Amino acid sequence: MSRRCFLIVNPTSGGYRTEKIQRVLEKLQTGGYAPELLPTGSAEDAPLFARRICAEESTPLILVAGGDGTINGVLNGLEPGRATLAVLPLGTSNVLSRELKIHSLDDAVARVLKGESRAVSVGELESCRETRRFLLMAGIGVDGAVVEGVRLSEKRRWGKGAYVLSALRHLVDWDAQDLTVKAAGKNVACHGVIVCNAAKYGGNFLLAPKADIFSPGFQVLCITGGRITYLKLAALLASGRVAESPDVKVIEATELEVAGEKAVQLDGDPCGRLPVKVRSLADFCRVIV
Ligand SMILES: Nc1ncnc2c1ncn2[C@@H]1O[C@H](COP(=O)(O)OP(=O)(O)OP(=O)(O)O)[C@@H](O)[C@H]1O
Repeated sequence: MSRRCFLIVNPTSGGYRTEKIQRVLEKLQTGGYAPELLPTGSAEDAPLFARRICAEESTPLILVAGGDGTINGVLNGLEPGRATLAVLPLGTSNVLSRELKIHSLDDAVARVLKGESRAVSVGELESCRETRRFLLMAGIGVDGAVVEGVRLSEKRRWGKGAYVLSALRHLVDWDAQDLTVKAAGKNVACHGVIVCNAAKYGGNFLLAPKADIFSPGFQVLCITGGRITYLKLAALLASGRVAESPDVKVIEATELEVAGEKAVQLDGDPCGRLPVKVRSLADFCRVIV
């Protein structure tokens, strides 16, 4: 008998093509799976689908064809400790699939058919408006403002270049205020923070070498300085040495509080403003590796 699985697809993600989904469905069926296709009609659908699936199945296998934003949406509809996620990279940046060293859509499907999975830890961010989970990172300050400032039309046209355009706008319209991070018994005043649950950032850039989705806790990068510092850090990103910079204080923590006035982004999508509390949720779900 074929094994049931669910294929949540974002038809608006950067790498989406109908033929690609057709090929995925055929490969899954040939490999002994009975996939239920669930195309999203809006950003709200991914968590709704995940909630419905978890209500129907005790240990569902959910394939997510899209980018990091859609994976984040699904993550936010899951029941803890029950689902296995598979990442089918169809997004613009595909940071999680790079973290998992998935080379292509075909590679991702081959891994589903092989069936090997590992438990992952995720982050949970609580603000006064909502509580949301993230798999990759929570970026606060410049990072949050740049994501908030990305225009959809530019993302469709320029892909990752839209983030560079937004960053340039933010450099002109600079916010010099500091924020405060309380973590691991320390209080740090700094300009921006990136709470890393995963090692990579924005694609293939190594940002937090000790952060690992397979073990609980974060590497928290607290950035001090102004515009010139961020330009220097952008240059260091290419060589994977941001965490070694004297302008970056690195804290390892499983929970933290951040106070201030700044914008927040989770896994590449905007998520309101400070203040927030963040904690690590161990073994929240499994992912196909
Ligand atoms: N049908 C839809 N219509 C509009 N937005 C959607 C739809 N489905 C999902 N979304 C939202 O679109 C946003 C971007 O999607 P997604 O992350 O899949 O693609 P991407 O932006 O191309 O890739 P990446 O995040 O890897 O750069 C996400 O926040 C997601 O929740």
